[in-house]
Amino acid sequence: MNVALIAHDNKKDDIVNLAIAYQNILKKANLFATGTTGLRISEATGLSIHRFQSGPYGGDQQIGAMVANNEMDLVIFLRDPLTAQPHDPDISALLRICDVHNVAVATNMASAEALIRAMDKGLVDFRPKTR
Ligand SMILES: O=C(CO)COP(=O)(O)O
Repeated sequence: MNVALIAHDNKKDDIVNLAIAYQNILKKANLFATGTTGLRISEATGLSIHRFQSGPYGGDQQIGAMVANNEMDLVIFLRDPLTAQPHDPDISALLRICDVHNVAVATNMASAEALIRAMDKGLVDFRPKTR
């Protein structure tokens, strides 16, 4: 399973706590993250994470490219709904391309926990074998 982990600054502590709580599940996946999020999680957990650019510098688009290439199973994206982001078009584009390709996305802690537990049970299996 290929899993992307992304969080805006006000949600960084939440995604770190999520990764700590579920590291035994997450360590079985191939993990990808935007730059700062990946650094925070790897420092806190020791999980191995492929880090892309920071979000405002293109990291959301790099993860979107994996989605478009049929290379991503699950996107955990803890968005900050209360703070304007300079790269809002990139954020919208990532969520849009997940919808285009039917990739499971969680944008808050409740849905993130539900999808991580579902993944552990083998229920996040939507990626076409060929496309
Ligand atoms: O801005 C982001 C997502 O839109 C996240 O980027 P960082 O993980 O580099 O902070």
